[in-house]
Amino acid sequence: MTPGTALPVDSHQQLRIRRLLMSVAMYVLSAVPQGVSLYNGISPAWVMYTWAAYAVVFNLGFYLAIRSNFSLRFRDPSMTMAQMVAAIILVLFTQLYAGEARGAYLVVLVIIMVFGCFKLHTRQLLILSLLTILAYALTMPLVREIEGERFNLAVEVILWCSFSAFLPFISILGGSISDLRKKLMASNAQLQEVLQQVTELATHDELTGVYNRRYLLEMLGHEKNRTDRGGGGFCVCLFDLDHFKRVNDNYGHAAGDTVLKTFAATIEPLLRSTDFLARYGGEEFLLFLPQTSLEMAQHCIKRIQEALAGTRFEGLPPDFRVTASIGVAQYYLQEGIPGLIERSDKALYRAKQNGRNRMELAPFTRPILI
Ligand SMILES: Nc1nc2c(ncn2[C@@H]2O[C@H](COP(=O)(O)OP(=O)(O)OP(=O)(O)O)[C@@H](O)[C@H]2O)c(=O)[nH]1
Repeated sequence: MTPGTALPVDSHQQLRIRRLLMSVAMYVLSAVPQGVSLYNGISPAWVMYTWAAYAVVFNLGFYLAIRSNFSLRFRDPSMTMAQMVAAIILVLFTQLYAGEARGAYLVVLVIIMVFGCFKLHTRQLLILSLLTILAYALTMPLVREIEGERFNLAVEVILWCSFSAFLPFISILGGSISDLRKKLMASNAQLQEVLQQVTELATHDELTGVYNRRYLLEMLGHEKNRTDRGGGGFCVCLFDLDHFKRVNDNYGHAAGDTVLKTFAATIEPLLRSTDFLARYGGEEFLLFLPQTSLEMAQHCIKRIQEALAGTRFEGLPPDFRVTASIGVAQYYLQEGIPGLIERSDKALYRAKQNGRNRMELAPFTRPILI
C-alpha cells in the first residue's frame, strides 16, 4: 500500500494507466491537424509517419512499464516527467514543419503542462516550462532553414513571446492545482485515520481493547435475526470476576486495571474468529458464541478457566490468581436479547451463590434451534 493513501498498489497502477490513456487520446486528437497539414501540403508525409511511429513506441513503452509494475521502481511510478518530456520533444519536432499553422501546435505544449499538475510541483513545472521556452527558441534557426524565404522573423518572435509569457503562468497555475490535490489527499488520509479511530472508539472498550457493550448488543441483534430466520443457535456467557473489589482495595486501582486487561488478553486467543468478547460493565465481560450449542459453550468455558488458573498478572504477586463466575444461556427462538442476557445474569448469580469460580447454565423451557 502506498503510504498516506487507502488505495492498494493495483488500483494506483490502474489509475496511472487511465491517465496514460488520456494522454494517448490527446495524441490521437492531434493527429487531426497533422492530417489536415499533410492533406494541404503544409508538412511532408514523412513528418506524420515519424510522429506516429514516435508516439506509438513511447506510449507503448510507458504502458508496458506501468502494466508490468516496472515503473514502481521509480520515485514517480506514473513517469509523469518522462511522459511530458517525450511529448514536448514530439511537439517541438512537428512544429518545425507546421508553417503558418505553428501556433496550433504550441497550444498542445500548454495542455502538456496541465497534465503535469497530476504529479509535479510548481517548481518542477516552472523549470520544465523554461526549458521548453528555451528549446522552442533554439528550433527557430531550423525553422528558418526549412521555410527559407517564407520565414517571417517578426511573426515567429511574436509567437515565441506570447508562448514564453503564458507557459510559466500555466505552470504556476498547474502547480497550485497539484499542491491543492496533494493537500486534499493528505487531509483525506487524515480523515480516514480519524474515522478509523472513531470506529475503534465506538466499537471497542478503551481499557481492555475488546468490544464494548453497545457493539456486542448490535452483533447479538444481527445473530438473533439470522437465527430466527433459520440459522444455527448461539450462546452468551456472562463473566464476573470474583472478589474483584479486593484487588482494587489490596493492590490499587491500577493493578485492578491490569487484571481486567490481562483477563481479556488471556481469553481472546482462545476464541474462534467469529466469537465476540465484550466488556459488559466494570468487571463483567460478555462472551457471545455464534453457531454454538450449550455443550460446546461449556467446553469453551472450561478452556478459559484452565487458562485463567495459570495466568500471571504483571505487578502482582506470582501466586496471585483471578477466577470468574459465569452464567451461560443458550438462545431460544424468538427470545429477546434483554431476556437472554437476563437469563445468563440469573445463572451468573447462582454461580456466585454456589461458591464462585464456576459456571451455571440458564434453564430454558422453549425450543432451541441448532
Ligand atoms: N480497577 C478497576 N476497577 C473497576 C473498574 N470497573 C469497576 N471496578 C471495580 O470493580 C469492583 C466490583 O466490585 P463488586 O461489584 O463489589 O464485586 P466483587 O468484589 O467482584 O465481588 P463478587 O462479584 O461478589 O465476587 C468495584 O470495586 C469497582 O470499583 C475498572 O475499570 N477498573
